[in-house]
Amino acid sequence: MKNINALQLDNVSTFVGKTVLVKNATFEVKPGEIIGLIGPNGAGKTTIMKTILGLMKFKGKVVVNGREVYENDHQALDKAGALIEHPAIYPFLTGIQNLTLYAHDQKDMANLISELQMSSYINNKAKGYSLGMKQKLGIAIALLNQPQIVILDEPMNGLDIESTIKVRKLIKRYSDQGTAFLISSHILSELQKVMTRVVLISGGQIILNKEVAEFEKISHQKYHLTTENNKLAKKIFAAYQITFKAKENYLIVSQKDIYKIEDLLFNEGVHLKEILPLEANLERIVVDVLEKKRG
Ligand SMILES: Nc1ncnc2c1ncn2[C@@H]1O[C@H](COP(=O)(O)OP(=O)(O)OP(=O)(O)O)[C@@H](O)[C@H]1O
Repeated sequence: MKNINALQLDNVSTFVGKTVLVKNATFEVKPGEIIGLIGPNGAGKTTIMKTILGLMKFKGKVVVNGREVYENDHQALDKAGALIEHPAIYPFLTGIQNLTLYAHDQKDMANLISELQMSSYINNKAKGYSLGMKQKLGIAIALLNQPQIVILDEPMNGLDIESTIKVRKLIKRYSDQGTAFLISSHILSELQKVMTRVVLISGGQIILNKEVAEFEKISHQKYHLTTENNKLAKKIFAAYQITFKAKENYLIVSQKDIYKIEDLLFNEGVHLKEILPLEANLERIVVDVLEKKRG
């Protein structure tokens, strides 16, 4: 079983009537991989997830754990867990009753309640839950029964920092045991700490699919630089034809020039106060990738 992909999409296109929402999506998820499906609002993230779960009309092939998914045959999804849009929670049942509807194993369920710190409200009716509480219950349902693949649509929505960290840890632990994850977000930095691969989607098309280490090379192209004498630094950069953008109290430079800059400033006696990669900005990366594609 180890060599079988947890998920495989071959040339998948999704339709509503004649409108194409996802075009020719092809990618795979191996056991233990955590894929960040990243893209702006309306890019098609939820649509891809619904397609994988056999909830949309599609062309092409979706294979989960070696078995094909069809719009009207979901058997391949036996060992799949999912949280899509609004968690499927019955408001007039308590949290624990909701979990019990799906749980095969009491111990597994108790562990999830404890790890997600839901004990204090798990016996209350779900209709009184906050957004974050519902979200955690939805995540717990998706993680029940040791799934081989878990699909989470914007799982961090409504979670406070402590819960976000807990969920990240849980995802990491499950993936260490071989569970594969496909997790969507429109905030790149939210998944940066946990994902192993990035799939960028824009306008219904997959525009990039890279290991995180490779992706970070693209996303950290620019650096934020502060020196003790920015005025002099600017003069030095101009003299040595180093491209930079001057802001009020700092300069922006390219990653490729970093070593040269450090040497030059050292030789000229200008002390560096700070040098930081600019935060990866999803919009900028998407624009960069699209521009490179167009040549
Ligand atoms: N049932 C539908 N009928 C027609 N268009 C739809 C339908 N569902 C989604 N769309 C359209 O498909 C596109 C992709 O929507 P989708 O919900 O997959 O995006 P998303 O990447 O999940 O966005 P968000 O980050 O806002 O959740 C959008 O333009 C949306 O308006």
